[in-house]
Amino acid sequence: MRQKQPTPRVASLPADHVYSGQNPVRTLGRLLSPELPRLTVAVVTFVAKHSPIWLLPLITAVILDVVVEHRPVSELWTATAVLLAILLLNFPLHLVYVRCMGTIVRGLGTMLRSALCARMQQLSIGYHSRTSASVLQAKVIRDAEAVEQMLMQCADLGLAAVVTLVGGLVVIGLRVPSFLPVFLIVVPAAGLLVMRLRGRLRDQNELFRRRVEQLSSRVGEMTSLIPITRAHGLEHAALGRVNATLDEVRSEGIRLDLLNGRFGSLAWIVLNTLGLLCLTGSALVAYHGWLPVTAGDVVMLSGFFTILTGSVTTLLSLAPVLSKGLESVRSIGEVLQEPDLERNTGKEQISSVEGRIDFENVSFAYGEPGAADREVAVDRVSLSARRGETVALVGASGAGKSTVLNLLIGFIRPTSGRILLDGTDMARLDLRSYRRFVSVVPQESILFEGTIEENVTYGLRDVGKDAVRQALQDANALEFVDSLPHGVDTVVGERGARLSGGQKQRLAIARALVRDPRVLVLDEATSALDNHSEALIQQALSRLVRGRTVFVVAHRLSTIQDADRIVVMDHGRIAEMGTHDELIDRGGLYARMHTAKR
Ligand SMILES: Nc1ncnc2c1ncn2[C@@H]1O[C@H](COP(=O)(O)OP(=O)(O)OP(=O)(O)O)[C@@H](O)[C@H]1O
Repeated sequence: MRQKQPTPRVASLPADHVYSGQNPVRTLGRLLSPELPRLTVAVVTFVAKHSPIWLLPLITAVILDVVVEHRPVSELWTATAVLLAILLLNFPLHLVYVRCMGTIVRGLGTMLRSALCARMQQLSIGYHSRTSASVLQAKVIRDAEAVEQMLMQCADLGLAAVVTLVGGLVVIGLRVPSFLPVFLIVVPAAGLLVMRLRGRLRDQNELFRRRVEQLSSRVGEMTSLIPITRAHGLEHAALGRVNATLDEVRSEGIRLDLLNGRFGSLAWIVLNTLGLLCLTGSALVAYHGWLPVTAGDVVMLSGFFTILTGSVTTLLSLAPVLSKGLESVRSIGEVLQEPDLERNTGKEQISSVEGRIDFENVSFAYGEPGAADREVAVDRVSLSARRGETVALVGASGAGKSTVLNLLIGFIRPTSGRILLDGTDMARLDLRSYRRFVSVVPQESILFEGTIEENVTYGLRDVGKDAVRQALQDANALEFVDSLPHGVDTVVGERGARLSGGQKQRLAIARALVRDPRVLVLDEATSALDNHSEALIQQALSRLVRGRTVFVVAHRLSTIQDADRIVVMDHGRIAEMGTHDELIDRGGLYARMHTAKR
């Protein structure tokens, strides 16, 4: 048996007005503001734990001076004890810092991801049909990660660099103030020089990363095409395409390695030559007595030069991480601030549905109001269904059948006209409460990675085993389910990959049955099944529709001959409406379609 997932502990959703993607820095400030006390603890512990870095050159200088100037040995012990204490304190302080910062950053990442998922559930189906699922997925996974990385690196590296720079300059200012102006000019200049050399590397790294991404999409393309490739004996061609990209990645990689070697070494030489110049320069100053500088100060200044230059380069290297992170804050804002929501709050909740549906002169056009390419998909449609009636929609591809179903589910709202549920305008209803009484059996049955039982009871709580078995039985699915190794506990693959098309459809019917809906929306599958499968499904469907208001899009006229009303659609309008016999007698569009299909 698979374990039920525990309810995750997710930080509360940031209020939408807090988010302003156009102003990422302010947005981050607002999102982090509830964490200010924890952030303060993190910064204070970081400064304390990081102090050895800038105290080390100072204490080395003190120890050296004890030796060179034969000062009392007690100074040596004091300096050593101070440094040792600071070093040992690093462990608990580091743990406190990691806990505080980790809690803040992971919490923020989780909050953003959860807010994105929640927003996706609120956004209209129109938005989802315009936006690719992988784009949304990238926002939840990669953009949230980029924000986390930015915060973590700014905290770890940025804070370290700032603390080192400030601490180092304060120590120099106190001990050898005459050297402070030199450091203030030379250190940033050296940092910039080193960064310029590394800049070339960044461009090349970026180029290489893109090549690798190209390779990954090539491999993805190759794997998805494997059945077609193999069926046509095109293995050689497919491998050729991948190998060409692999070759490019290889030569790009070698070029990058060489460049890394060249510029890495150059940057190292520049940094250390400047450090050497600093050492010799300060030694000369001390040697000739031009300024009051001790031997210890010479070593300290040389140590500080390398550390401080390193800090400047670290700060400069954070720029791309920062811009990527801020860009991701903006990108997440595109979803969190998207106004195309399904608005339900404050609307009437319903606790029961009888199942009477009336379309009153309903029209619908896709696209923005006033747009030139606006297309009327449903044009002044009026039709009614009483409880227990089946309305079948037929017509050519693009005639508007799916649009009528989407209007019925409330995925889209009429551009004009009204849809009434049991006499109430659906525009006044909280659609989420209405949809508890609706079941949809889509054209392509969608199953998720989970057991058959979980798939059938999706979203419902406390459905007994008996109810599940009864639904499977009525859907003509029990026999094949029982023959599976673990029965209803058998795990079906993502999108039900391990089941046949007909089996998946019967599970979708069982899912609809278990919900015991009042309104049923069926989009008949277009893919042809063998006669036996077809018969099993028709039998299951006839049990499913009994006593319910049903809207069905039929692609095979044979399946809807018993419908109470057949609506023939043509270019968004109702061309004809009636029972099968009436429409055949009329000899119109339906009769012609019927003859053509035979
Ligand atoms: N999301 C959309 N955005 C813009 N136009 C759309 C959209 N969905 C459908 N249309 C257009 O609306 C019209 C009606 O489409 P609809 O999908 O309702 O037809 P259908 O009868 O269900 O077709 P099929 O049998 O092929 O599914 C078509 O012209 C189609 O191009």
